[in-house]
Amino acid sequence: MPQTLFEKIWNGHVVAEAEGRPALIYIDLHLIHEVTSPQAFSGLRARGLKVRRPDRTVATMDHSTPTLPRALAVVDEQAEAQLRTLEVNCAEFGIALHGLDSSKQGIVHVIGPELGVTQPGRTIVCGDSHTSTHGAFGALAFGIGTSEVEHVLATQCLLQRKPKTLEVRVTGNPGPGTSAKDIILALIAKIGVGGATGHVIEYTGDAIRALDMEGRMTVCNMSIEAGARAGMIAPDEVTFAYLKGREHAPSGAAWDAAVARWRELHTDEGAVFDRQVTIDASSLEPMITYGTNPGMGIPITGKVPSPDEAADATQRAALEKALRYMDIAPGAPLLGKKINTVFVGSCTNSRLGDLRAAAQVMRGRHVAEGVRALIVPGSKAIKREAEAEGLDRIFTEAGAEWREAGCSMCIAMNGDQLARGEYAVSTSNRNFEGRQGPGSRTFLASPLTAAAAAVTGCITDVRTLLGGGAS
Ligand SMILES: CC(C)[C@H](C(=O)O)[C@@H](O)C(=O)O
Ligand code: SF4
Repeated sequence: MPQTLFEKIWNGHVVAEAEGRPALIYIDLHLIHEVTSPQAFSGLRARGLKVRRPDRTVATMDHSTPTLPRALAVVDEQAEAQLRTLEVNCAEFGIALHGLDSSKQGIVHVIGPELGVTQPGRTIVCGDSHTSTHGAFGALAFGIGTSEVEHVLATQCLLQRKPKTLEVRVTGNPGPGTSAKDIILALIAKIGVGGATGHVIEYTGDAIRALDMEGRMTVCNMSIEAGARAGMIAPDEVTFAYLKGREHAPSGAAWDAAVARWRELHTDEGAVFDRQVTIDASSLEPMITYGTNPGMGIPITGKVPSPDEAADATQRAALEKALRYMDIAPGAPLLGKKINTVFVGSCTNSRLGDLRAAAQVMRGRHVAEGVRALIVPGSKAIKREAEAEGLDRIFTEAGAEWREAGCSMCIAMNGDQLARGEYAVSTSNRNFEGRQGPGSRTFLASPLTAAAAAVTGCITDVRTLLGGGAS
């Protein structure tokens, strides 16, 4: 019987299954960070348990890590305690840790692929909602809660209800200034933040095939913001080329055997999804959000919706509340709106291609008067690569801050945050109330759009700065 990509991976990992009960599935890779692991390790210790497969568990420090030079103190006692606790736990339980001093440290969803531990066909979990990022490699990857982290540490298995499947088919060529981030923001604006609840999304179509691995990761990363359990993309030559030669990727004959297996990881002709959505990428513009959830997005030249047009009373109330928080007038365009800060970073958009995109706009220009721009690479490796090609110089000469790797201003638990009432254009994935600091206001957008705001000081259509057009 023809199967979807999801079904192939799911079926290959079910350890036990009983009618009406969640299935027990095997986990190939467990990623750990400092925020959601402490209680899980305490639980193990209290019960006298060991980690079942330390060799399939990889830890990093990212959320609470300062992005100023490492000599500086960690932001507060809680952050300090989280980092120390992770160190102690990894040492005691025999888990590889990429701590602040490691040359491989970075955001968990950035380093998994970089190290080559993120591989097609694997089941991957992490106590973190954006674990969906790893689905870009044709893995089944999703976030879990802290009690589940403990369960996976102890057993390498997880109880899961089988999700439904949703195909998101993206066709056509996106226009100039329009990137993977705009595709995913447009999808969430279309189906809403609950639009994919209970489903695993498989992204298909020529516009997805045309993306490089970084773009695919950006798309899969935000699947969770549409409510999806996971997002995935069938692996292809682009995937294999990215993985080849990575530290933990197979090599020699094992590589050839792996690629042969990975080539089977696609949705079969005739396999049926529970639902389907299509998007025409050629009709998209650069996107930006105006509200307080990632589904409140519009094309950059569009107008903020008016509560009068809301479909029902609930939506109307939500929109009114969001616009009040953002202090934005209904029905008005966002173009020209003054901003205070620009953040290029996060597990959505902190990879080399994202930094190159921002640099393309900032090269030879200067950050606008009174604006603060933070450029934060997703990992130490990306930082080195960016510096090797001079991107750091472009940013610092433009007056932007070039920081150490970490989650940074995506989540405001490491010292990087907005002041109350400030506006940021941010390449991260969440614009919730207070996400970038108490009272902070976030506009989500692509690295190109963020860089355009940095140099103009206001929300700007990056296409007006690109001249001959850009990717
Ligand atoms: C801290 C962590 C649990 C959280 C998540 O699960 O996503 C964070 O990464 C986020 O982006 O909000
Ligand atoms: S960069 Fe942001 S979204 Fe990603 S893991 Fe860190 S806090 Fe979560």
